[in-house]
Amino acid sequence: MSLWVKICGLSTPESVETAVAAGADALGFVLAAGSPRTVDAARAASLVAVAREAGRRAGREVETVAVVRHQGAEEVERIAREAGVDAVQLHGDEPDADADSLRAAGFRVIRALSAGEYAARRAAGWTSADRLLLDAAVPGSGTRIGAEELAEAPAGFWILAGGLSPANVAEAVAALGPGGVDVSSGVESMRGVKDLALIRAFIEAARG
Ligand SMILES: O=C(O)c1ccccc1N[C@@H]1O[C@H](COP(=O)(O)O)[C@@H](O)[C@H]1O
Repeated sequence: MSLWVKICGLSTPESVETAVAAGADALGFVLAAGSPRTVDAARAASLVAVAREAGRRAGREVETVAVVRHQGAEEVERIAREAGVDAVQLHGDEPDADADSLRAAGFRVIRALSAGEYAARRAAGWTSADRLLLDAAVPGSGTRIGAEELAEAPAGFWILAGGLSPANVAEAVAALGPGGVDVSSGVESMRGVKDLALIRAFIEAARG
């Protein structure tokens, strides 16, 4: 099966068009405060419309994802509805009940955890109905997860994030065996500014 690829932190129509044309499965819009990639819900809605149209032209569905952090379930549901996304990516200390209520509200949920958080939860018998994304401790920082931090890779489909780039994604996938990858910093020319050639190169290298 083809590797699932998400390009995150998109904030311009050109970067959305490029990611879809290059074959991205999912696009992330940062609705968490304090990131150089943050967009408001209205801006995200206009980018979601661009993604839908680009997906229609490409003859496939492209998943749109609101990336949130430390926001309550009600607030997340409100902004995700306004943005019109398919999924939410919970990147903070959200309780499982928030994921449950967002799923019940009709959103697909991606649970983002650091490798350390995942190891602790796994040891305590935690399981989740949602897709799991493993990231570095500081999301969006371009820092990689080392194989030593990930003593046991999750069973089943999971998404690797954190410091991936066109230069290292193939090796990271071969080493850790995720079903999907997610990137933000590694396809930027400077923090918060996506580089269209790097987006294309990342998707090609990930699937290559
Ligand atoms: O990208 C951000 O600024 C961000 C802010 C808040 C929560 C998550 C964020 N990004 C996520 O971080 C990972 C990896 O990013 P990187 O490739 O290391 O820069 C990815 O899952 C993004 O969705």
